[in-house]
Amino acid sequence: MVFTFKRLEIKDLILIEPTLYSDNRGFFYENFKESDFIQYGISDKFVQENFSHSVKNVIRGLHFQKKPKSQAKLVSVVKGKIFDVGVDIRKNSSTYGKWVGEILSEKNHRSLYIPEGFAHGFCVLSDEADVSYKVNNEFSPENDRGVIWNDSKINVMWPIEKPIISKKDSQLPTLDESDNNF
Ligand SMILES: Cc1cn([C@H]2C[C@H](O)[C@@H](COP(=O)(O)OP(=O)(O)O[C@H]3O[C@@H](C)C(=O)[C@@H](O)[C@H]3O)O2)c(=O)[nH]c1=O
Repeated sequence: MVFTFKRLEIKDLILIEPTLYSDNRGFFYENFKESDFIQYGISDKFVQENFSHSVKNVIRGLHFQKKPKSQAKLVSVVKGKIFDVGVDIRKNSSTYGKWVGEILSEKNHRSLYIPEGFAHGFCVLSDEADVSYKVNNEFSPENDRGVIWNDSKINVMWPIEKPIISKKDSQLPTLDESDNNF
């Protein structure tokens, strides 16, 4: 196994650290390997890969797709540094409404696995950040949903002061108001 898998405070969220091979050219690592992930219990079939570029203080989120097009996500950072957040939106979960955040960066090479039933978002801590993530269901605009980034019940402690947010994200409902069916 070339990865270290660590279950976080909400145990379905998993932080993954690859093995780095460094030499005088630079370094190499495997970012995802189906067989190792399956061995650890992550068996989603990833069918789409997304890439976004953002500037410092951007918040994207908190996003999810409704059933039957819900998405598990495997998030990595190619350039820069982000605070990546998963929020449990499974109504019958003991950790419903709770969140976990982790730093992902071009330096720590970590990925965060976010299963279906979670909303996802991140804020950018570096001047710029390039984020790449695989999903196990294709984009479905009619099932695209979100929860407002500053929902007072969820209370994500975003480590930035003046967030830059899209018009769409600034109009998202609270978790209580959202039509989430997890
Ligand atoms: C997410 C997505 C968006 N789009 C289009 C729709 C829109 O015109 C444009 C920008 O979309 P958004 O503003 O929703 O992009 P963004 O705010 O970056 O949305 C993403 O945020 C992070 C936090 C996630 O977890 C993702 O699942 C996704 O929701 O890209 C696609 O064509 N395919 C996709 O898979």
